[in-house]
Amino acid sequence: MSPHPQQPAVEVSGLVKRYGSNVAVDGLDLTLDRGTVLALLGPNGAGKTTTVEVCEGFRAADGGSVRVLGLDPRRDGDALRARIGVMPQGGGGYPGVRPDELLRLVAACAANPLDPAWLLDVLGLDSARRTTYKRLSGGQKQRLSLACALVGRPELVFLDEPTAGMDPQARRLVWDLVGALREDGVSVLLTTHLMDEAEALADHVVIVDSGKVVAAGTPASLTRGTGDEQQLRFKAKPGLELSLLRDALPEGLDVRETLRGAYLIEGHIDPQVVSTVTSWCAQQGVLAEELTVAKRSLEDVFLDLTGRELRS
Ligand SMILES: Nc1ncnc2c1ncn2[C@@H]1O[C@H](COP(=O)(O)OP(=O)(O)OP(=O)(O)O)[C@@H](O)[C@H]1O
Repeated sequence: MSPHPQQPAVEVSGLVKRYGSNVAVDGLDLTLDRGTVLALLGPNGAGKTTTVEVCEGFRAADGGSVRVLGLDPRRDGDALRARIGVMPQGGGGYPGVRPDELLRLVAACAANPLDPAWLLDVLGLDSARRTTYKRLSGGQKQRLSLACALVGRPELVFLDEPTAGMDPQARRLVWDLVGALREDGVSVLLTTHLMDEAEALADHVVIVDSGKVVAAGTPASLTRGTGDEQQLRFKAKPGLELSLLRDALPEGLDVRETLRGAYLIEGHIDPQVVSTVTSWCAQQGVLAEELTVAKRSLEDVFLDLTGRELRS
């Protein structure tokens, strides 16, 4: 039990981190409340891993303040390491080690570890427990890395792209595990490029770009956006002439073909709009397939905020 349960699990204020002249993190603020899950989203190179590594105590900040479980991750690193779990990006095992050896080694450093054999079984690694690290699949390496992060019963876990390279079954397993950690009161800070992962797991989302926070809030508050804005999507043959549809619809709706044969109408979508669209399609002799009406997704919000161009 923490002596200061009211303190956030992680509190970052005005964090600055430079690599030479490159400002990787540029005055970033975030707060992870105890027993909650925070997802850090951002394009490649936005500064997510750097932020997480500063919180873990692996990198020194150039400015700002960072408190993790009420401690300074650089000064109080030894005390902190016993209480946190870290799943770094890209695994981290050495080539000849076997999963059961590595996990038992990590467990031996913890005061009250979970049973390594049980954890390997839960993570579907039982049959691979004697396989050398270099022969594990990418998804198995990821699961082993997660096991190492969890075996010490941490109060707080940092998961850097935890499901990268995993198949859908393994991804579901990790999602269930993160849900179970949260139920147990564990705090989780994760980075991800998967918007559905953030929507499914996170209580709070922080979107960063060029080292700065560009939006933060619950997934629902971020997607609620501009009031009653919704999206009507349908699929039909590519290249429909949309000008007549625009004329038939009320003003203020954005109508476009986003990808070949994928149509999007954004704005205030009411039953009359749906009726107009389906009637127009019927007049054109086309079937509107997969017609859906939904609010904007977190991915739409993300792309609006961070742009659609590729990052280097
Ligand atoms: N060790 C390092 N030395 C020099 N520059 C670095 C180092 N690590 C990261 N950077 C640079 O800092 C910036 C932020 O990188 P960081 O890895 O934190 O971003 P990220 O958001 O985690 O990206 P990704 O989604 O690709 O993992 C990038 O411009 C990157 O090239």
